[in-house]
Amino acid sequence: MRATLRDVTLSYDQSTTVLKNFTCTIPSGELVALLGPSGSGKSTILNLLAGLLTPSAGQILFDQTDVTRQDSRHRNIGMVFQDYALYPHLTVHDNIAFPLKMAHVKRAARQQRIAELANLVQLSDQLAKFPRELSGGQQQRVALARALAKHPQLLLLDEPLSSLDTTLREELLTVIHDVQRATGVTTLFVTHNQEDALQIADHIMLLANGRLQQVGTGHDLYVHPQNLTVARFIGRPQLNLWPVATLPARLRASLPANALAQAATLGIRSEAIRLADTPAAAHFTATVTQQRQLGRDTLTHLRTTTDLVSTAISPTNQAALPLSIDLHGCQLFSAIGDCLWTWGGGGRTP
Ligand SMILES: Nc1ncnc2c1ncn2[C@@H]1O[C@H](COP(=O)(O)OP(=O)(O)OP(=O)(O)O)[C@@H](O)[C@H]1O
Repeated sequence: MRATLRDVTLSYDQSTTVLKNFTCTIPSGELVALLGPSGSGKSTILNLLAGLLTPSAGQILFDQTDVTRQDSRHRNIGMVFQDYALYPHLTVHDNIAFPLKMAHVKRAARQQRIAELANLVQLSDQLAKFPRELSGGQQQRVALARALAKHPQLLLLDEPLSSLDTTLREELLTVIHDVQRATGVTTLFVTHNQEDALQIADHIMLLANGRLQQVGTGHDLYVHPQNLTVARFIGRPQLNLWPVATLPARLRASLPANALAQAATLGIRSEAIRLADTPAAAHFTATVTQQRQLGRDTLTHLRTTTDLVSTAISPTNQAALPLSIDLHGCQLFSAIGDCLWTWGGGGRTP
């Protein structure tokens, strides 16, 4: 089932419009991540799809059917929230059984469905336990099984990993991915965590400032960002920015002249700032202000006419370094933030 918001406007009160003429599509059978900073409107979109909010203008379509005014209970949606929301006094078995009982599914069919779901989320041996006896990740798997019980046409996951530590997050991400593949249910995964989105989603919808900034694969967003907002949101460490007006002549000379003429900012990925093979080959020289280890990466903070961070320089005692920029990690942006040129090709200027 394909879910579409078409020209949707939503305000919580008269002074703040969270979404204005907002359009997006979740293609049938895909796992789409809705990624964006806090307050960007992710939960609002999820609640519109769930029927918990009604837009003041625009339409919500499930395939060709207009569900804008349809009650939440009739939309056949499964939802998983951040805080598990399981019934504490019911066992895992009875939590999963609950929506089936409410739908008057006969006992034999119910038992068969519970067994299928428990197998799907790898909890077949935990059915007799109560939620308090399970880890957070296991509790979310119960919530996932319960959400899928009635074969929903749309699965909505609202920050389902937020309460979990790193190991359990990884585990649950895999379960969500595998379950979505096995069931083929159209799924919207709301998150503010880019690693989660990059790891799991077929496509990412990046939302910021009430606008859908870009839809694409994680690779698209990293290599072909449409604008500075996307380029700065995706990738860690954050994209380095260098005002074009203060670029050293040697670096300037190696960039595409027509895009450079219209550009205000050069974006440089941290992995593209390297020690030059020889001083003669350097684009510029910079002072090392700090070096620290961050997991596998060495983060080198550099100062020249701007401040930069590199992840491609080995620990060093030298105070000043001759550096070169790999153009495969560069993007040029206009004064209003449009991407004019990127190493991956594309941008607005050929
Ligand atoms: N019930 C409400 N009444 C008034 N304003 C609201 C209400 N719910 C959300 N908002 C506002 O709408 C905007 C979008 O909120 P929303 O919760 O959709 O964002 P979000 O991206 O899901 O944020 P978070 O990641 O923090 O949950 C925010 O400015 C928020 O303050």
